[in-house]
Amino acid sequence: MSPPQNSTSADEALVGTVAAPGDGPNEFFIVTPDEQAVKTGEFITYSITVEGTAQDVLARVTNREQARGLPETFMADPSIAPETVAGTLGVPTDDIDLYRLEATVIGFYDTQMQTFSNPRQLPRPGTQLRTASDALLEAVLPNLGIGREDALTNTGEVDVSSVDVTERNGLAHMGWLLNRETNAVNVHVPIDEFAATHLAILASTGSGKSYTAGVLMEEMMMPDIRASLLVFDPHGEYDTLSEMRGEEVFEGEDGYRPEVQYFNPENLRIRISELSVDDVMAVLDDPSDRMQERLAGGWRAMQQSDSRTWGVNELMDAMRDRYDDDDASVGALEWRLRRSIQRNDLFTRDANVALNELVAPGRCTVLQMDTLGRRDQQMIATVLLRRLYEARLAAVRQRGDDPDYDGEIIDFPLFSLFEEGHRFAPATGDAPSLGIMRTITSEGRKFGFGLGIISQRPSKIDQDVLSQCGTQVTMKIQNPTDQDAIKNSVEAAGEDVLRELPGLTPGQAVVSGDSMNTPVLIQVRNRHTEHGAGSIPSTEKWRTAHQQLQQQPTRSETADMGGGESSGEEDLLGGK
Ligand SMILES: Nc1ncnc2c1ncn2[C@@H]1O[C@H](COP(=O)(O)OP(=O)(O)OP(=O)(O)O)[C@@H](O)[C@H]1O
Repeated sequence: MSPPQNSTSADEALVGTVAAPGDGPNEFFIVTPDEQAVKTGEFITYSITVEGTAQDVLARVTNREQARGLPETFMADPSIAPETVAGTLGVPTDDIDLYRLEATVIGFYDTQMQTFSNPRQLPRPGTQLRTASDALLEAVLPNLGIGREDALTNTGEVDVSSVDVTERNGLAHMGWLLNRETNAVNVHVPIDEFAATHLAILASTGSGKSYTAGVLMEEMMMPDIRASLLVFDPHGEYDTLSEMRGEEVFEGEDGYRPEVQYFNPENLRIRISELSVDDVMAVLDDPSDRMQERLAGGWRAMQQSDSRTWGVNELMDAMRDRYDDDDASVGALEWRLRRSIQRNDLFTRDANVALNELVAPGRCTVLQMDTLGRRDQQMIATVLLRRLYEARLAAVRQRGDDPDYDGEIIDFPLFSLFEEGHRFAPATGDAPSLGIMRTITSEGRKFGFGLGIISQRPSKIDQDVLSQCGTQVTMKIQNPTDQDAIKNSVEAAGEDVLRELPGLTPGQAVVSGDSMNTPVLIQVRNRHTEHGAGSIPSTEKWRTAHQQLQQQPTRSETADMGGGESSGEEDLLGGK
């Protein structure tokens, strides 16, 4: 028999013994006298032999209940301790408490498959169980792709727990395993994984979504990563990210410092020729079928023209050329187009943000859209995502080599984060941005374009978009409809994980999906930069605002309507 793949280390305390098989095919019961050591969610191990090799199988404790304790009658009088009652009656209390735990088999870490393999064999009753070592958990819980070569020790043993994960590239340190001491089992998630197959951060309001997104963005802007990030921020929650430039942890040996830039509605403009006819339909007031047909004809004509700098006037001319001068639908369209496009500062004939101004490696661009209406926010997202996607497509398909190609090209992968994700990809379908978000979440992996969707209402996000988010960070969620949405769209969310969600406190999260080998409950680490979206302390603000009011002259004093030295009040009352 070969030596065990994952040798037992000193911190693997013995916790109990297998009592019997459980209800499901992967479940078993354990009896343990020690109620302190093993909590629900704890990872425990036992040894089995698979094809001649001893393997440490990991299991998760899913339930804990008392199997034996002092009789309830001993607790009938709250003023007398149950132990005193037991002592009086001569009942021994040592080791009286016995707990029955239920555990689910996760599997042993297979260095060939680089993930867990289920042995499909429950431990025999009487098998001893230990808590899994911190080092083993750090190496195998996230999907770090640790192979046999990585795990070979000096003595020729394969020991996954010997791998120092902090020396591996491309990882984001999100926090630590909640069941263990602070920093005992750090959880590092592979950035390549969630940047390729998308990310969802879901939680009720105030549970720590934007804080966690901030942690991930910090990790992505570290000197060994230097990502290109674009944040769609409808609430202006990320204005503190610029502090990254002053923090030592973000400085590279070559002088690198993350670049953080903010765009606001004054410098965010959409060139009209970048819109598709569907985008325009989405902002027009309820256009009739005939109007839509007229507009599509005019739009096609403009797109076939050489010019890319045209506005509503040129579009109207094109429609009048094609249809009668006195066509009623064209007339009605003119009014709508002038109101929704021409008079909206967002749309221009020529100004356009150059994509290379917007995105670059080592640059985090935050689009602060808090003063814009929902439709305008969606329009910006639609047009920018479409341009960025086409530019990535052009790079991957090597269109730059084609002398006839005069479009934009972006040579590096992109990651774009959406606060209020349900606003840009709503389940109702009512957003021009939904189409491009569906395209990117289903195809973006091939073109190096990842999306991160943050939302407090998972049930309001388009299910196609949500189910394509391969990595999920789920925090406290109490609303049953939102819990159902997670159950339906998050493949990795097992029952035991879903059960945890209502009880989580801010900063606690379940991380699951492609970036993990099994879902884990973590405490998200502290931010290096300030958090920019804390709640406003109302009582303090009321107090100071009231104080300021008291110090101001009274309303009657300031409301002098011009009657010499008299107060307005006196004037109104017809006084002096
Ligand atoms: N990991 C953490 N460590 C310390 N504090 C945290 C952590 N996560 C969240 N918090 C605190 O919890 C509060 C709420 O966090 P956050 O603003 O991220 O919530 P949210 O879910 O984004 O809320 P909203 O939906 O209102 O935007 C913040 O004041 C933040 O300081």
